[in-house]
This record gives sequence, C-alpha cells and structure tokens, in this order.
Amino acid sequence: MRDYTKFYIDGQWVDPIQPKTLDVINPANEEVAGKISMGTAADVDKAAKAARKAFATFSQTSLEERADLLERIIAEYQKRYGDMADAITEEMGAPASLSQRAQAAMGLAHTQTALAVLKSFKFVEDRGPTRLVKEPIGVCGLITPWNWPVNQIACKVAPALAVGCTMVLKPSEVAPFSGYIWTEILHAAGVPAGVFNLVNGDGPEVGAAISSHPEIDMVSFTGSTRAGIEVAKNAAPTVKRVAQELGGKSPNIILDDADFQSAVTGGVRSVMMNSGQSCNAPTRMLVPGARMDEVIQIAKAAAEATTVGDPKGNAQMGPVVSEVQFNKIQKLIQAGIDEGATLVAGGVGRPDGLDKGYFVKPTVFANVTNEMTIAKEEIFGPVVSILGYQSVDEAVDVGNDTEYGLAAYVSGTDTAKIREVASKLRAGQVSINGGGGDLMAPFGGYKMSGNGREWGDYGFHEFLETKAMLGYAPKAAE
Ligand SMILES: NC(=O)c1ccc[n+]([C@@H]2O[C@H](COP(=O)([O-])OP(=O)(O)OC[C@H]3O[C@@H](n4cnc5c(N)ncnc54)[C@H](O)[C@@H]3O)[C@@H](O)[C@H]2O)c1
Repeated sequence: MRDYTKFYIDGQWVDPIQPKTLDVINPANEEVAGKISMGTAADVDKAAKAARKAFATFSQTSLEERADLLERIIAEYQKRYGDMADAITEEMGAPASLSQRAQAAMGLAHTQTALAVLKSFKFVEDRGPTRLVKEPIGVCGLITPWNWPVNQIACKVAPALAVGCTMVLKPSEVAPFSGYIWTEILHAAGVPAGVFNLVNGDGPEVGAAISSHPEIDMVSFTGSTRAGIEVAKNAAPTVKRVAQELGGKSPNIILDDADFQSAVTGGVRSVMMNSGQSCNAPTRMLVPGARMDEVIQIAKAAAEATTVGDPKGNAQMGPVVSEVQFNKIQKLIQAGIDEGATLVAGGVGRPDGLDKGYFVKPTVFANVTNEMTIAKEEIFGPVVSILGYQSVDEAVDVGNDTEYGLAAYVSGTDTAKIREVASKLRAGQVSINGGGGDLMAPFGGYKMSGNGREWGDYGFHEFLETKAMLGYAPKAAE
C-alpha cells in the first residue's frame, strides 16, 4: 500500500491544508494499491506563490546551471527506473514489459532530449539593430492524464525547467504514483525550492484552480478535449497562454499497393498496445473496399493473437485503467454492434478466464462507416474500426472527416503517392510506413486535438515569451 498523501511545495513534503484522501485502484485486481491527498484551491495558491517567488532567481540561472540540473535529474531517474516502471504498471495496468521499455523509458528520454536541445537552443537572435530574446514565460501549471503518465509529465517539466520556468504539477488522480516518484527524483536531484511543486487532486477543484490562478502565467494541459475546453475557459479571464494536447481518432490509410499482412497486423497491434489508451492510436483503419475480406482475415488473426492478462506477467495487453473506462468501452462496443458494424474479433464482456480486473477483449469491427459512433468517438480502448474506401481521394476525405487531427498513418509502396496522401491529411503527425520514434519531432494536434506542440525544440517554445529589443545595436556613427 503506497501512502502518497503529501504534496511537494517550496522544496518540502507537506500535508494538504484540508485532509482528504482518495484510494488509488490497481486496475488488474480492483484492489486499493495506495492513497493520495486531494488538494484544494488553497494548496494550489500556496504552490503558485512558492513558484512565483522561485521564478525571480531560477529565471536568471545560466544555461549551464540548468543543464547541470537536468543531468542530475537524469542520474536520479536512472536509479529509480525500476520503481517508476513498477508504479506505472500498478497504477494504470500497462504490462511490465511495456512499462519498462516504453512508459518509463519515455520519461527518461524526454529529459535527455531537453538536455540535448538546451545545449544548442538559440535563446537570442539578432536581426539588424533588433535583438530578439526568448525568455521563460513564468510560472507554469501542468495538468496531465493517466495513459502515458510519466511521458506526459516529463515532456512538460523537462523543457519548462530547461528554459528557466517554475511550475505546479497536477498529475492524473487516477494514476498518481508515477508523478509522486517523479517528484522524489526531482527532490533527490536538488531542484531548488519552489521551482517544481506537486499538488494532487481532481480536475474540477485543483485543475480549475491551476487554470484560473492569477500567479500562473501559462497552462500546459494534456487530456480529453472536454477538460481542455474547461481549462481554456477558466484560463481566459487571466489571459494566460493555454497549450492543449487533446484527444484523437486517427486514420490509418492502407493503400492498395501496401504489404497488407504487415500493415494490417501492425495497425491492429498499435491499437492493442497500452490497451488502446494512446491519444494517437490508429483507430480508424481505411482499406480498399474490394479487399475488405482479406483485411478481415488478417485483422482477426492479429487481434486474436493478442494475449490479455496480468500486467505483471507476460501478457501483451493488461486491463484498461478503471471501471469508468471499462464501462465506457463496453457501451461503445455495444454501439458498434447495434449500429450494424461487422464484429470480427472480441466484443462485449471480459476475456475468458479473467473475472476480476478491467480487462477488455481485443476487438475489431469491419464494414464500419464514418457515421457510426465507433468511427466518430474516441473509444480509448482496444477497439479497431475498419472502413472501406473506393478511391484514394475518398480515403483522404474520410480520414479528414473527424473533429480530431492529432495523428494519421499511411502505408504503401509508391513513395510519391504516399507523400501526396500524407500532405493532404490534416493532422499534426503523419507516420509513413510505420515511421516513428522521433523525440525531436513536434507532437500535437490540429482541430479539436489541440493547439500546442510538445517534444524536442518545439516543446521549448511552449514555455517561452519573445522579447524584441529595438535599437539594441545602435548604428555605427557615420
Ligand atoms: N494529445 C495528446 O498529447 C494526448 C496524450 C495523452 C492523452 N490524451 C487524451 O487524454 C484523454 C485521456 O486522459 P484522461 O481521461 O486522464 O483525461 P481527462 O481530461 O479526464 O483528465 C486529464 C487531466 O485533466 C484533469 N482535469 C479533468 N477535468 C478538468 C478540469 N475541468 N479542469 C482542469 N483539469 C481537469 C484531470 O484531473 C487529469 O489530470 C484522452 O482523450 C486522450 O486522447 C491526449
């Protein structure tokens, strides 16, 4: 049982102003795995004031001092790597192997990337007599979700620290263990008091208090589009910058000349990874209509080959994060059946032999139309919807016919055709023939998927203001 009931404010582990706790449930066995405190606006106020005070000095630190700090965080993270992976498996059910090789790895990798970017980042640019200076924006409010918990924390905290900002973090209350360990890492690394603060709690109380606090200069939010809109509304009266990384319903266009065995199998596996709980999962697979039967056979085999079970064992897929998510996914699978899609694999109910835990069957629907609920709504579960297209233009139109625009995927062999399709897709990231794994590539969405860009050097700009110093270089006397 983890007792994670302290907050971290002004360099100290402190009790919440009003004691109130929340049990954290392990989704693999539905048992209480630990508890956190649920903060209030008063805790946020204390943290924001500590961050404001610290900003005066931390914003003036040298690039070398901040690089040194990131190096110490990396060293401490490496020491706690196993703890981090275990915590993620326990709090949100990712299989141990996924937590080790991806979930925990991303937290470390974003910190290393921030360090690398910092070493060559251009904070100053001279344009004739004018000097442009990039300065830290101030105190940042960071609100993160549960699905890739430390990935999202690190891709905000590391660049914010790198540029000299101070911050208040609120991790997801559903999966708060990794955020606590992250905080222990930062404390051990000697982050100066007040620079980084942790307040746990829920969205309507702590999230809203962060969004509206006058001492917080910007909010970087990752989560659902619903909550992202609330954050922006609450932030509006204080005119703070709001960076939103929101939901997705990403199209995966498989062109007629693709290697179907590999593209369809890869598409299904990508959705099943992390139990479908990735904002950029390729959940709408678009295939030539004439080849639907062939695709169904491949997709069925891929889904049925996915092993589901105890995330501490060897299963490829663990549970989904919570009862709320489990019930939502069940309803959407039922909607697919009711609206006439062809159920190819999986379906409602738990997989055989798994009576406890929020386990969902790896599910594939075919003959889906883009009007169906399962093609429109972000399911955030292991459910693939396969749609047939008659022409490549139609595939692009249907691919873009969504309120989201986070990611898109194209596969085929004709490079010119693939690039043409990729250029027409309205999404922040387009992956070609399974391309990925570039931590320097900006990550963020078009349309209702958000307005920010995280990762690499783009991630730095979220936390910077630009100052123009006019007449900085006076003209030489004639
Ligand atoms: N675009 C991206 O980079 C990205 C990455 C991962 C997840 N996501 C999205 O996140 C969602 C899943 O995560 P979730 O269920 O934790 O999302 P969520 O919106 O319920 O919660 C995300 C965070 O926001 C907080 N929150 C909730 N309501 C709030 C409010 N009114 N004001 C302020 N904060 C509030 C939560 O407490 C949590 O910390 C999915 O929609 C997914 O697509 C997006």
